[in-house]
Amino acid sequence: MAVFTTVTLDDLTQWIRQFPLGQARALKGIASGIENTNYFLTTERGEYVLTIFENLDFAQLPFYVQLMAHLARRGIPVPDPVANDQGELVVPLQGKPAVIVSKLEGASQMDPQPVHCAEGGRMLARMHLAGRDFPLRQPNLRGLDWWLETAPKVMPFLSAANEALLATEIAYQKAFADTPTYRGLPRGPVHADLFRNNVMFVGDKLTGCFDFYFAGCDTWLFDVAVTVNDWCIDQATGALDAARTEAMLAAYQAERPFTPEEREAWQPMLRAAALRFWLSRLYDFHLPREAEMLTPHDPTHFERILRDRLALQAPELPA
Ligand SMILES: Nc1ncnc2c1ncn2[C@@H]1O[C@H](COP(=O)(O)OP(=O)(O)O)[C@@H](O)[C@H]1O
Ligand SMILES: N[C@@H](CCOP(=O)(O)O)C(=O)O
Repeated sequence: MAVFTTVTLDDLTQWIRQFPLGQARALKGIASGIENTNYFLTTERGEYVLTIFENLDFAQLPFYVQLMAHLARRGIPVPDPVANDQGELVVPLQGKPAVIVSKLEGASQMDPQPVHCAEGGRMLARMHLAGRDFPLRQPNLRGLDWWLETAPKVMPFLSAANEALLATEIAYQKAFADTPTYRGLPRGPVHADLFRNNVMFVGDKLTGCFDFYFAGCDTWLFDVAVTVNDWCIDQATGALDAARTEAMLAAYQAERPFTPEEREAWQPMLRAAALRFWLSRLYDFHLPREAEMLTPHDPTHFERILRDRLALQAPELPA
């Protein structure tokens, strides 16, 4: 379930008048999702998604919502927020911030093949390029500072071996972040959570991506590593799958060639991307928030991925 705030069509009769969407015709709660309340909303003008934010407040939302609007204006297939008659994208509904965005066609491809990975890589590169002139700045709130702050909180729950793994990897990433190679990496707004469940396909054609609520400014290569670590692996072992990895990276490279610094940073970045989700899953597992809504994701999946990236040399980025 992911309808934490109940809204009825009647509740929307007055509220929706501020939007250029005509009358609301149908409202259907969306079962998946773990953070927010989502409804499919049909109005006289078409199909939309209504999101009511359960954990983010008004001050935290402009970066995410305006980034989506910016990317949509540049032709990237992302949910396009609808402005009300005051030009506002985020408006209160039942005392919580809410947005209406365009509905993407299709469904997630949960067993991505090279053709889907190529589509994902192409879109990711285009998204990075389209974000270059986005004027708002917000760091990746799940970046190095968060890792340094969060690791000590989960340490007491870990085995000695995992405690050592976490401590060593954090120290490695801290040192790596201080190198000229890292500082030379191209950066800008990144999605930072482009897992397969956040991308839609109709057949083999990518129709869009959503869930920008971990987005922030970080290295583009981190975004690539997060995506490869989810789409291009053997699910059981976490090992990279050569055909899918090559398809994704070649398609990315065709839109936005990798730099020499990115080639050097690839292996450390695959480790960083694994660490980021191992840590967040450990945190959600051992220290669930009061308002925790669903069963937390399995942290051991990303522990396996991290161990694999430490043990095996990843294929080089394409030239
Ligand atoms: N713009 C959209 N178009 C179509 N479906 C969407 C859109 N936004 C969300 N969804 C659907 O809603 C579900 C939950 O959205 P998600 O952003 O993952 O929620 P949460 O932030 O709560 O994790 C998605 O799995 C997808 O099926
Ligand atoms: N992709 C992350 C968790 C974020 O959840 P989402 O449903 O909002 O994408 C993970 O798998 O740990």
